[in-house]
Amino acid sequence: MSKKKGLSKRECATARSTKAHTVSLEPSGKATNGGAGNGGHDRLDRSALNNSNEFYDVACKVMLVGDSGVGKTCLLVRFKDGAFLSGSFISTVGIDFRNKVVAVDDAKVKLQIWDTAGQERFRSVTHAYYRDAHALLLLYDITNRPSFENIRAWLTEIHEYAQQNVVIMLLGNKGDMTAERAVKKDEGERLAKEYGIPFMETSAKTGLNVELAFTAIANATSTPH
Ligand SMILES: Nc1nc2c(ncn2[C@@H]2O[C@H](COP(=O)(O)OP(=O)(O)OP(=O)(O)O)[C@@H](O)[C@H]2O)c(=O)[nH]1
Repeated sequence: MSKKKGLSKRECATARSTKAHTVSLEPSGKATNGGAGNGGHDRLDRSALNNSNEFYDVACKVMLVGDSGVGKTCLLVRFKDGAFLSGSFISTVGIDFRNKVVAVDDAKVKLQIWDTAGQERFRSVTHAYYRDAHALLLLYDITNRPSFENIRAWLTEIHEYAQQNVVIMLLGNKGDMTAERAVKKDEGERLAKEYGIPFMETSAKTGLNVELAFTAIANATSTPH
């Protein structure tokens, strides 16, 4: 199996050159004609305007992948809204996304973050989205050993469907649940090292490293190399 380079820098779609600003996508996943509807922002010199009226220079597609229940939706909600979805677990059906603009140096990077369903029955839906992804956050749950053991299978799938130069980061989520830990931190580190990708433990509950993970992705995908 060929190994990916971790966080190799990759240029995303600039706001001027892609449909990212002429066709914008509502959080519901519906496509709208943002260029015309927003008063022709595609004519702006440098930045484009997303649906929440924030300017951005570069747009990047990020996908959250990993087994069902590892915390993909919660990680996204923590990053986007600063909240934690506790209580009963509702599995994602198909795919959904949220946008968030982050600052990288003096540029504004719009992350379009796709939350995929971890359940096997939705796998073919996920496959269709890999091709357009600039970055992938691959999650396991540190309290769920099988979710860690499945990471190799996820990486095989990623290598099959995603672009050659996609940025990948491995995240051991639920880092707050140390009493129930089933995967040692150094096991995560070793696996990531084997594949040449960066690794960190996160917690959607406490916010541990959540901002850091997304900012690192924005940084890696938006800076030309
Ligand atoms: N303690 C703790 N619980 C978490 C964390 N992240 C998620 N959870 C819980 O884990 C369960 C599953 O979280 P989800 O975010 O829905 O998982 P998912 O990966 O999106 O699952 P699918 O949509 O089925 O793929 C929920 O009950 C969450 O409250 C975390 O960092 N810490």
